[in-house]
Amino acid sequence: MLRRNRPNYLETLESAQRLAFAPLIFQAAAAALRSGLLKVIAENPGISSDEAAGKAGMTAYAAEVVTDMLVPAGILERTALAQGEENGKSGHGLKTTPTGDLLVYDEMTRANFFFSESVCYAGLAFTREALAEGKPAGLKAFNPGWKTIYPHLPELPGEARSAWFGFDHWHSDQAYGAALDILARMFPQTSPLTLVDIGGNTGRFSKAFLLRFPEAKAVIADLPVEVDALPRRPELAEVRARLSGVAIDWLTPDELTDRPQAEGADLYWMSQFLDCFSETEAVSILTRTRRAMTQNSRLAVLEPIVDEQRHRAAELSLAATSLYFTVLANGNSKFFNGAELRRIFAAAGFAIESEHPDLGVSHTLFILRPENAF
Ligand SMILES: C[S@@+](CC[C@H](N)C(=O)[O-])C[C@H]1O[C@@H](n2cnc3c(N)ncnc32)[C@H](O)[C@@H]1O
Repeated sequence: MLRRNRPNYLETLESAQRLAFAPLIFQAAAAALRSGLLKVIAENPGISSDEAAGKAGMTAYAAEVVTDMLVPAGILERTALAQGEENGKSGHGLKTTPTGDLLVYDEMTRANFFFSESVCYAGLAFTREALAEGKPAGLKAFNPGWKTIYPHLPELPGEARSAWFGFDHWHSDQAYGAALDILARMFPQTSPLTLVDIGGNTGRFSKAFLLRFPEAKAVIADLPVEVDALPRRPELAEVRARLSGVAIDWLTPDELTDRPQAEGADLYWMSQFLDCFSETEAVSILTRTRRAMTQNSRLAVLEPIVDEQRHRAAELSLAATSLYFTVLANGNSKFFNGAELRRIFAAAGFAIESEHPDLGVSHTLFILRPENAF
């Protein structure tokens, strides 16, 4: 029931309007970022809207309509005019708030923002359809024929492609260093290990692994489109001699065990991978992986756990990314909560050997041992 005499009613009313107009605020911020207007203001506190418009190559009208939105949105603040700008002018200057500064200077905020803008925004108009049908209905904003986003990552339009990889890489990169330190405590650095990097994508983790373990080899198991592109990636040149690929689509009945080069490895690795699948699919993938393992093999799973975060900002980012999975990626997955993921491991016949929470911003590393008979 609506009660106007509640404490802080006006603040509550403002926060509800912030939500009601969220897409408009978001697009104003996107325009200010993409045009460089926000950076101009961040670098010149107290600048007038007109002068900022000139420096960012916008009309005075465009800058005014955008900055008028960003002030009540908490991204800009009005100030006295900067020195040198007062001559004969009345009015106010502009400066960025701490939130505005994060948008301009903070890598994580920018990776998240541009992902929302370029990958998610248009497709989110189909959220209700995606929720009702369990299909990524928002993909039709890119191409009505796409069934999931993964085989089409290389075909995304330029800004969306760099935003997708920027987002994925920023979040996984933060945790890779800490995860490699843990692996280095498990395996001597000089051992001739074999790694199977499941969902290895562009080879970023495999490369870091091979540089840390100079005697190791790595096999990337991913969709054909990713595996086929590996030989053309110049950034992998340094480790190419020790890196190979194996194409697999886990949503077909294929077994990893059909691929001898992926069998009996020392270490299997899944980073930000199981969250691309429903619980049933994840159990099936893990069970098939277990069958390719020996009793001495280990599986390392790196995942952000939605209900085990230290910070509200991380929980919010993960919950939002789950909605991306629903509307744009596959229609049926989300970041798992801790109980779900541990249940999935057990159902697939794995025992948890160790858990390492709080790696990077929001990840947990699980080291798993195959438990069931071979
Ligand atoms: C979110 S990315 C994770 C990339 C990387 N492991 C990381 O940590 O950043 C998920 C990866 O799973 C792969 N993938 C998605 N669906 C797949 C499927 N059905 N079969 C095989 N690989 C799949 C994608 O191609 C992509 O490389």
